[in-house]
Amino acid sequence: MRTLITGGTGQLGRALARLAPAGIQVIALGSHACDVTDPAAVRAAVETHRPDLIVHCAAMTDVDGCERDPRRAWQVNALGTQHVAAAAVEAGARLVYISTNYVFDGEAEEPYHEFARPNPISIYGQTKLAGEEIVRALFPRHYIVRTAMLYDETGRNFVNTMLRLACERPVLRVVADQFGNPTYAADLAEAIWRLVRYPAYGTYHLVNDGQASWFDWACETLRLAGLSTPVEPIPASAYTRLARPPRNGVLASLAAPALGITLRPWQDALKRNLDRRARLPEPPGTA
Ligand SMILES: NC(=O)C1=CN([C@@H]2O[C@H](COP(=O)(O)OP(=O)(O)OC[C@H]3O[C@@H](n4cnc5c(N)ncnc54)[C@H](OP(=O)(O)O)[C@@H]3O)[C@@H](O)[C@H]2O)C=CC1
Ligand SMILES: Cc1cn([C@H]2C[C@H](O)[C@@H](COP(=O)(O)OP(=O)(O)O[C@H]3O[C@@H](C)C(=O)[C@@H](O)[C@H]3O)O2)c(=O)[nH]c1=O
Repeated sequence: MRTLITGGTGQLGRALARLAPAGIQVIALGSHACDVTDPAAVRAAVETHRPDLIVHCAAMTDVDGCERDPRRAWQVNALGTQHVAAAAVEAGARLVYISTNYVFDGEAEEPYHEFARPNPISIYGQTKLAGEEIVRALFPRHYIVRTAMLYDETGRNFVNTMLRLACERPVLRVVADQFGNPTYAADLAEAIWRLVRYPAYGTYHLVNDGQASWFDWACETLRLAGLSTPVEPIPASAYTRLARPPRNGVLASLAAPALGITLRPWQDALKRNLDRRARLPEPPGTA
């Protein structure tokens, strides 16, 4: 099986390439090699590599940036997905589209399962939901995978921000009344590779088990990293940012366990992530 990954230079794209099962050839392309806003570039990439499967990870993931530049967000997240889905149709390739918990408004009291009604409250969430709708309309052989609070050893993510700020600030003030599922990119990548073994097309919530506020997540990160910087809980109203994340951004899954796909608790995954980065070589110039 030949798999083309858009957003191949991002956290999830890299994890998918690193963890591809034996026998699967992976072509992972970043925005320079395949800009999804350019339909000719997408078509050329698909014609050149002739994939059986496309995993569409590329997105504008700067959530506040999407509020600042909505036009760009619609171009990358919605129109870009339209180009990728059209190319998948033409090539007869199956398609995995990666979506987000930010498609929900967070007003529910319970975690959101796959059949809950989306109602995004940010430009990022709106543009990602539009991507989902395009995929559903254009192509039946799709998997829509919603995930949340993604992190990897490298890249722009909350864990790396907290580890950096813990060394720079005397105290961290972190939002304690917004919730989600911190999800390790490596665990998500393995779950996606398991999912595509089945022709069970549809929508899946794939997140590490359990839920956490940003505050819970920061405390556990610092505890596991052995950092003693105090962490103070604050309400979201005391943290200024352009986008409003859902209060309850917690995902639950009905569909994935039915295929035997479950992910470990988020605390275990975070521990694994921090252990793994301790074993990675220091990047040059950090000594
Ligand atoms: N990060 C998170 O917390 C979550 C992410 N998601 C979704 O998961 C997916 C993967 O996210 P993640 O790995 O964290 O993303 P990253 O921010 O780590 O990487 C984004 C990727 O998208 C690529 N990209 C951006 N613009 C374009 C473009 N115009 N054309 C082609 N590629 C482009 C980037 O390429 P380059 O570097 O070359 O510019 C990069 O490879 C996304 O669809 C995101 O919406 C869902 C829930 C949570
Ligand atoms: C730096 C900092 C952050 N925070 C909290 C509040 C703030 O809303 C949140 C911001 O972290 P992030 O920038 O990682 O948040 P954000 O970019 O909103 O993260 C989202 O990214 C997109 C792509 C998704 O799909 C979502 O699932 C989610 O992971 O962290 C604090 O409370 N104190 C701090 O000092």
